Amino acid sequence: MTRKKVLVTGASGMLGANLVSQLEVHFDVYSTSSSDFKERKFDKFKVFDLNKEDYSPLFSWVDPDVIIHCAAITNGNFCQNNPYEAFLTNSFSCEKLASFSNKECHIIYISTDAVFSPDIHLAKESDIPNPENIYGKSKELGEFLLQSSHKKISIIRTTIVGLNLNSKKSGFAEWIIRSQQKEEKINLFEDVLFTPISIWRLGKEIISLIQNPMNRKICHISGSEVVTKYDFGYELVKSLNGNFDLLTKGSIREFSGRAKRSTDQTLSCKKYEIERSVKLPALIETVNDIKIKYNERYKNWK
Ligand SMILES: NC(=O)C1=CN([C@@H]2O[C@H](COP(=O)(O)OP(=O)(O)OC[C@H]3O[C@@H](n4cnc5c(N)ncnc54)[C@H](OP(=O)(O)O)[C@@H]3O)[C@@H](O)[C@H]2O)C=CC1
Ligand SMILES: Cc1cn([C@H]2C[C@H](O)[C@@H](COP(=O)(O)OP(=O)(O)O[C@H]3O[C@@H](C)C(=O)[C@@H](O)[C@H]3O)O2)c(=O)[nH]c1=O
Repeated sequence: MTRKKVLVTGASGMLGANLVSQLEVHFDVYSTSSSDFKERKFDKFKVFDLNKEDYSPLFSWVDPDVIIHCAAITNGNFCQNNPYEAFLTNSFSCEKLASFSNKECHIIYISTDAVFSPDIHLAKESDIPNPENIYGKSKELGEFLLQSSHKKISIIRTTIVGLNLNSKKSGFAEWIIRSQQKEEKINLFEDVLFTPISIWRLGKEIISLIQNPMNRKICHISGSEVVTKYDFGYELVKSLNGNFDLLTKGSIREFSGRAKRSTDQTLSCKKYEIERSVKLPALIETVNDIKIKYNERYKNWK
C-alpha cells in the first residue's frame, strides 16, 4: 500500500519539527517553514513564506493527501502590535492552503485554547469562542476560513508544551529549564490555569487522526488535569531534581505592557476521550515526556 503524503507547515517550530520525525515512521512526509535551521535532520523540506499570495510553488513541489498546519505567529505581544501580519499568517494561510490543495486533501489545523475567554472553565467544543487578544482572534478566523472552505478539515484546539529542536527558539518549558541552569529566579503565574499536553503525546493523537479521521470538525486535545502555570513549573523542576528556591509564585495581574492573556486556558477533552477511547495525560505524564526527551538530547540537564 502506498504511504499517505503528509505536508507539515511550521517545521522549524516547536510542534512542527518534532512532528515531522514522529510522522516519518508512518507516512511520506514533506515539510515547510519560513526559515531553515541547523539542527534539521529530515529531508524533503522547503523554505516557503506562507504570507505569499501564490502557493503554486509549494503545491507543484508536493501534492499532499494531508496537511498538518502548524505554522503561526505564536508571539502574543507581536500579534497584538502587528495585527496585519498576525491575520495574514495565522488566518489567511488557511484559506490559501484550502484553495491550492487538491479536492480530497484533509487539512488538520492546529488551533489553541486562546480562542476562548476566561469566562469559560474547561471549554468544550460546543462553547462559543471569544478571544482576549489578536493572536486568539487570528486563530479563530483561521478556524472560520477553513470551516467555510468545504474541504475535509479537522481543527485541533490544544495547549502544548515541549522542547524545540531549533536552537533559535525557546518555549515555556525551556524558559523554566534555562532559569535553573543559569540559577535565575522566575515568577510563575499562580492565577493562570491550563491543561498542558506534550507535543509528543499530541503527535500520537495526530497520527491516529490521519489514519482514522473523525467525523467532527473541531476537537479539543490537551492534558486531562487542570493546573496553574506555577504547578507546571514546580513539577518540571521536581522531575529534574532542580532548585525550587528559584521559583516564585507570581500573578499575571502584575505583568503589564503585554497583550492580554486569558487566566483560564483550560480545555475539556471529554468528548474526544470518549469517542477515541483514549485517556489523555495528567500533569505528571506530560512533565515526564519533557524529562525523557531532555535527557535523551542532552544526557544530563545541568
Ligand atoms: N506554543 C504554544 O504554547 C501553543 C501553540 N499552539 C499552536 O500550535 C501551533 C504550533 O506552535 P509552535 O510549534 O509552538 O509554534 P512556533 O512559534 O514554535 O513555530 C511556528 C512556525 O511557524 C512558522 N511560520 C511563521 N510565520 C510563517 C510564515 N509567514 N510562513 C511560513 N512559516 C511561518 C515558523 O517559521 P520560522 O521558524 O521561520 O519563524 C515556525 O516554523 C501553532 O499553530 C500555534 O498557534 C496552540 C496552543 C499552544
Ligand atoms: C506562563 C508564564 C509566562 N510568563 C512570561 C514569560 C513567558 O515567556 C511569556 C509568555 O508566556 P507563555 O509562553 O505562557 O505565552 P502565552 O501567550 O501566555 O501562552 C500561550 O501561547 C500561545 C502560543 C497559545 O496558543 C496559548 O495556548 C497559550 O499557551 O510570559 C511568566 O513570566 N510567568 C509565567 O508563569
